Amino acid sequence: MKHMIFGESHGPAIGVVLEGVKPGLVIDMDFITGEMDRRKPGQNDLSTPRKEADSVKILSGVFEGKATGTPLCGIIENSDTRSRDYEPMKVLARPGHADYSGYIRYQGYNDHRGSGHFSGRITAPLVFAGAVAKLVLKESGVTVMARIREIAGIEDIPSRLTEEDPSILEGVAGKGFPVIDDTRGELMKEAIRKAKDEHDSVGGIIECVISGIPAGKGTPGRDSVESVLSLNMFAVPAVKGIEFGTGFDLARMRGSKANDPFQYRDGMVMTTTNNNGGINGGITNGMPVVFSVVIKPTSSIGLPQKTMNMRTLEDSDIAIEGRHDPCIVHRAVPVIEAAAALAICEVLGL
Ligand SMILES: Cc1cc2nc3c(=O)[nH]c(=O)nc-3n(C[C@H](O)[C@H](O)[C@H](O)COP(=O)(O)O)c2cc1C
Ligand SMILES: C=C(O[C@@H]1CC(C(=O)O)=C[C@@H](OP(=O)(O)O)[C@H]1O)C(=O)O
Repeated sequence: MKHMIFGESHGPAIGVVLEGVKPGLVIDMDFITGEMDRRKPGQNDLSTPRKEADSVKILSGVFEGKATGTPLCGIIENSDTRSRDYEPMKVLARPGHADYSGYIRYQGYNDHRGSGHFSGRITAPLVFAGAVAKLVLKESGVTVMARIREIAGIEDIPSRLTEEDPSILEGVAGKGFPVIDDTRGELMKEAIRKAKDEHDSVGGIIECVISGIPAGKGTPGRDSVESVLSLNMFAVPAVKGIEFGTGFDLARMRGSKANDPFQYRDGMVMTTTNNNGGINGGITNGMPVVFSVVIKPTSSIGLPQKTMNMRTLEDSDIAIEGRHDPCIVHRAVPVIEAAAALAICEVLGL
């Protein structure tokens, strides 16, 4: 299954075309709406106040509730646009955002309103595409579950526990603030509110666990399972890092601790630890595939910053007004799951 996302944040609509959806797949709109609701903006004081229904209108590829197998196009109409907020960004580049790089790449023809095609808003069609991918994966017994691992340096329960027993992630998706330990979650929320009051922003880490993939899937080299997942993760705006299993902490471990010992139990090959995140040599080993991504602090902040006028190249000051997420992490949890589901469909040739 392949996908292409289109649209701009303040254009009439954003959407996605999915190619290669299995004919006959039941397109469960209740499930899809639930997934869209997990991401949609304007739900609380921890997120952007922009109000959008984020309901998906299917234009093609579904007949009598089932996929036809021909290109499936879903669109989401934009309604609560406030383009005047973006007048200064016609010439002033927001530090950390894509105003300057996009201006150069598209020779000044890019739609800058609401960050255009660079907006986090384009993750709404990604969540729709991911929901279809999850429906495909469900038929193969594969589940994708993510959680907030850390926000502003405040950590949820350690990753070791989710790596070894992914079932503790069940139910997290249903929470408005998807964390395992709600007490730690409250501290994270406080940190987000504090940053927001100070006209600043915070970032964090999302962990994702994919269960049910048999051993032996994937290809070594550029098409490794790590590569395909990374490719899909870096398509999510604000993702700036990824690690598999124990990831960067492996740098400080010895082989005797980092290696995952094999054992055969109850008719299954498994490992007693999962430091390699279920992947050896770019191929799945049958353990849950575990990875984490870094989400940077939102670049659009109200504090005064130094920048440049893109037309005159003169130094300038900028203090961004308008509606922005003081933290992206909690809203990006379903987005990371969606991108992972699409990646695993690719790995499995679904
Ligand atoms: C769900 C979601 C919401 C986002 N909301 C905002 C926002 O309100 N303001 C902002 O400046 N960036 C936001 N972003 C991030 C920008 O879209 C992103 O930083 C920008 O496109 C530049 O890309 P890069 O950070 O990957 O380099 C959001 C991203 C996601 C995934
Ligand atoms: C609308 C969404 O988030 C938007 C992401 C975003 C950005 O620069 O990424 C900037 C803001 O756009 P606007 O100024 O139009 O309100 C956010 O509200 C969304 O995620 O659905």
